[in-house]
Amino acid sequence: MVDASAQAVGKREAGYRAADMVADGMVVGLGTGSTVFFAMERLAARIREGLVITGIPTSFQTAIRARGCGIPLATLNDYPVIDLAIDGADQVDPGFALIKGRGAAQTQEKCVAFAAKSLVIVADPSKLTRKLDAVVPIEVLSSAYVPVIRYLKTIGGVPVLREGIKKDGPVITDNGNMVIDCGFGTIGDPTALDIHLSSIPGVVTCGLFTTFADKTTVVVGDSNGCQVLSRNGQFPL
Ligand SMILES: O=C[C@H](O)[C@H](O)[C@H](O)COP(=O)(O)O
Repeated sequence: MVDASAQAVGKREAGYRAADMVADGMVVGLGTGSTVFFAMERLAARIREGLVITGIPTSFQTAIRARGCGIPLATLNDYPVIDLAIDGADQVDPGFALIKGRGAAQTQEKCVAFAAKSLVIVADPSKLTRKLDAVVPIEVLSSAYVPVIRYLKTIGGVPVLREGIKKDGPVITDNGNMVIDCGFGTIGDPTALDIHLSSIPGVVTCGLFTTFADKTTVVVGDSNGCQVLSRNGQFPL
């Protein structure tokens, strides 16, 4: 059972530490979700003290929050090279393969991670796992969700079309597409599955992030503070 208030403290610790890694003048990728929210809170405080940055948001939610707290924004097309991106994750393994997309933002997050010189993943300990086994969110063209679901079943997946909350029918992403959450049990080879899913016609982006590990740092926060993890280094699990 996860203690929600302890989890929030950990998220704040991680978010604040990542925000303190940002230097003056940087172009900063702003991921999506509750942990990145704390990083933006800290960045906003630093901006009020004189820090100058340009933020590249990965979702409507992030753009709205960033505007609300005074973080200047631009687009990935304006700044195709990002100095540092801060993002959350749903699961992180010791080799820094990730599952992302609980908030259906994985497509823009993946574009920003690709463009970033370094990627800082902020997480609480509940996100760490020896083996990825969460459902993989898959953004899919609405015109092709049926054949994609059909195909996912043939490769052993358990796909479910994501439904909205406070909205009848399927979730529609910021990019106008649908999302399939697909279970695969324990994922033996995340890189192979990432490549496979990404190659299915109709799939826009899958939530497996397996190609950014070399430039990734993971910051894990809990009520005692933060640990900054290196790939295949000490993994507190
Ligand atoms: O689409 C959502 C993103 O991939 C989030 O970064 C991820 O789900 C983690 O979110 P949170 O920090 O709220 O747990």
